[in-house]
Amino acid sequence: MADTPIIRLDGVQKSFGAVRALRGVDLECRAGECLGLVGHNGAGKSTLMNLLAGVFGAEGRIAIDGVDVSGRHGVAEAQARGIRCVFQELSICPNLSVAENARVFHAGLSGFGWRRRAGKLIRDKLDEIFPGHGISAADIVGDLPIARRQMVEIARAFTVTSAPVRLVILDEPTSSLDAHVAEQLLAFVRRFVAGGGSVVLISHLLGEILSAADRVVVMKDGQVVAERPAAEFTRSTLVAAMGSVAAEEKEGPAEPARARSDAAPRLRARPPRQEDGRELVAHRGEVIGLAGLAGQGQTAMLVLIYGRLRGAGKGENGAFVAGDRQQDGVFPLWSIADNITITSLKRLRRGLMIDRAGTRAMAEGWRERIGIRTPDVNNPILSLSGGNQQKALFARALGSDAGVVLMDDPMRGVDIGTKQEVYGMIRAEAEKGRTFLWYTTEMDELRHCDHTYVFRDGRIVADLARSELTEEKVLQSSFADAS
Ligand SMILES: Nc1ncnc2c1ncn2[C@@H]1O[C@H](COP(=O)(O)OP(=O)(O)OP(=O)(O)O)[C@@H](O)[C@H]1O
Repeated sequence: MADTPIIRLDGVQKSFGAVRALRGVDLECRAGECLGLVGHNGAGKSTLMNLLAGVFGAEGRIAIDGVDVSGRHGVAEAQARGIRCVFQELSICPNLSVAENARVFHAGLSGFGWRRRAGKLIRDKLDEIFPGHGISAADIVGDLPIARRQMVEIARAFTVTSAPVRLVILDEPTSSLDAHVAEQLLAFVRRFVAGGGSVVLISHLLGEILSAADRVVVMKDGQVVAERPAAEFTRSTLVAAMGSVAAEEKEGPAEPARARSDAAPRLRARPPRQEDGRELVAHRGEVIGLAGLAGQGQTAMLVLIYGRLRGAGKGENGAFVAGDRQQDGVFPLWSIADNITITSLKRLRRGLMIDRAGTRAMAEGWRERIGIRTPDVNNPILSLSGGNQQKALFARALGSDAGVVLMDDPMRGVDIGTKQEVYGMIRAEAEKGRTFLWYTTEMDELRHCDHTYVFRDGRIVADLARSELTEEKVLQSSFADAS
């Protein structure tokens, strides 16, 4: 039947120990629609997607194409039926090439010339979704910046060999893509859906949901709390449906522009490839933005400065909030509390021992302040949802006594309510004299910066005070060499 949903869930429940991640969810995905899924960090979105993709089972009923598969739905079953998933924590193998990763996905690509065929398969899909992507099939995935890894993973999910592609679940697919590439993806999603495909799109960027989705499902604390056609939501009704505690983002500059201090800068740094005299300058109490398309040398600049601060020994000290939490962020085998307190151990030392009660108290304090959703801070860090892991990384940096905080696209996967709170904390900490260097792929976040440096091709190509900042200026210098 044409109207039968591809997949339908009835009264689905899932618990992890004491945490009830899903408390009776009904959901269906139909052919030819993009279903938007939103909700706070820890609402249960990824758990629900893992269930659709057959990664783990749950109580309740699951039907695919109208056939009840409860209790026997698994990854192989989902794949055979054309259900694919692009997970938040990327799953491509870092030590294999782009083509080899495509082959891993399609076991049927074997025999003579498989590498060439796998390479063509993934290259054609990258060309289709992300024209001008600059990725070669022979590139080793681990050498690619995170944005390109994310593009490979997305393209791979849409490649077709003998197995069909009917429903693709995208869990925060644009989190490390810049606005230009994110737009390419959303345009492709619309084409895919118009051609009869189906997409579930999870995103904390509500503009994306409203522009790409046909229908929106809002989750809160493991339940679906609203479900309507996207056209019936506005940004503010969507925020309200999510039960977000924070007010909606204001338009225009978040703060009035301040004149730059005449005092000696706290730090100066020049990108290695910079040939003109330009350099990044940061004073005490400033929030400095690093902008431009993804992967234009911004992360390298932060790493360089961080290395220099660490190498300097005494005096200035830096804390780093990693955007690529899988690779540089969380200590996966440690508890939430240990992950938060690792950079504050000096303060938590009692003689030769670490004060366990102090460690716990510090972590508990941050759990309250930043809303990390866990029943116990001694639980493993990987028991947290993606956005809550990212909050723990913020707590680690803000809770340290570092004078300079370097942030590498740090809001990846953080929900809208928490973002507002963190913006406020950054401002308050800057007022106390801390300096923030903040690389962001979200144009809106630059409004929180006193000064923005736009990067292109490893160089600073524009330097904009808050009063001069406009989206056009950032875009213009991102694409054309304005130096
Ligand atoms: N493997 C696990 N072990 C223990 N708890 C888990 C596990 N996976 C998820 N949870 C818990 O289940 C709840 C739902 O998590 P889920 O990842 O589905 O949230 P989410 O809506 O995707 O959040 P985010 O927006 O941060 O990605 C959270 O409270 C989380 O801590």
